[in-house]
Amino acid sequence: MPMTVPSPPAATPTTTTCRVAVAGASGRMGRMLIEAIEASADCVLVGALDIAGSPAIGADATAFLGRTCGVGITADIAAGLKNAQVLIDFTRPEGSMAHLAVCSRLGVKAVIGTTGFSAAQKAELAALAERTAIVLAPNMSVGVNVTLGLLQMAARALATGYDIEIVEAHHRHKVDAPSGTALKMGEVIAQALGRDLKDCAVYAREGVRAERDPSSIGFSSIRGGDLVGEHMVLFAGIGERIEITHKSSSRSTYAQGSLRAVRFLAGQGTGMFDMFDVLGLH
Ligand SMILES: NC(=O)C1=CN([C@@H]2O[C@H](COP(=O)(O)OP(=O)(O)OC[C@H]3O[C@@H](n4cnc5c(N)ncnc54)[C@H](OP(=O)(O)O)[C@@H]3O)[C@@H](O)[C@H]2O)C=CC1
Ligand SMILES: O=C(O)C1=N[C@H](C(=O)O)C[C@H](O)C1
Repeated sequence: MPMTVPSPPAATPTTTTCRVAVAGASGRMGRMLIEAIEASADCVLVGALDIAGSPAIGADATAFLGRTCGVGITADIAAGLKNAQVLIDFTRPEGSMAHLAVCSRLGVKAVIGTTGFSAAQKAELAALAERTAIVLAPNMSVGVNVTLGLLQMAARALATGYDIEIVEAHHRHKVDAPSGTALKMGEVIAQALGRDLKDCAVYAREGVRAERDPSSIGFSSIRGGDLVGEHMVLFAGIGERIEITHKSSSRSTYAQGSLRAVRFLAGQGTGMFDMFDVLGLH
């Protein structure tokens, strides 16, 4: 009987470690991201940035977890990025712009979750993406990005006879309104309908004495308590209405989505990408 030669043991898969820096390290998302990086098998925290004057400057980046990782929080952007391959930035538009200018100079890739960019700032980011690879998305959760796909389909199917309103609710500390996600939802819907959101968005109705323009897309923002983030898109017709809703109950979905974006960037040289690219949803 022929002997069966046992095949050699499969090579242990080598996990390449990605060296990550986090901007806004002491913020709500910054802390969530640091915790997710610490728990991941393939990412390591090598830098932590915060704004000059923040009480967090000088502290260990994992002090809030009761641990010490040896990475101090700094306001010196170049120092914070020195050992990093990718920066994850959830700060404010002016902060992200300053961080990205240094990233593009040093060849550090970036995942940007910050919302509230002006059109000029977005154009500037697109120019910086010619020198490094950037994932920019107002919402990193898988669920929201799948919801964007559902909205695209609903908008095409309900193109006439349905009034479209986007309602979002967030915690009391949020500074931008409407949320970046609500605006992205509006853009996706407007595009599916062959409209330009700039021409059909209605952000306020106080003092308006006229019936609803059927081609408009309305936005409403609620702020209160510790609401993580909720988005509801209403397609209101005669005799029926459709509501497509996404509710976040934890920021961990944003952090896990950001780490997927970090892994995606490992295979990119330069260019501007979004979560549809990361998740293969195009
Ligand atoms: N894309 C996504 O999936 C998500 C996006 N976001 C967006 O991320 C951003 C941050 O949200 P959140 O973590 O809740 O906010 P926080 O206010 O909790 O955190 C922001 C952090 O950035 C720092 N910061 C503020 N201004 C600057 C600046 N000019 N330069 C550098 N750092 C600065 C803050 O420091 P200090 O506290 O000292 O001011 C803080 O550490 C917002 O734009 C939010 O809309 C949030 C969740 C998910
Ligand atoms: O500020 C937040 O909290 C959030 N901001 C993002 C947005 O503006 O859409 C994403 C999420 O809704 C939470």
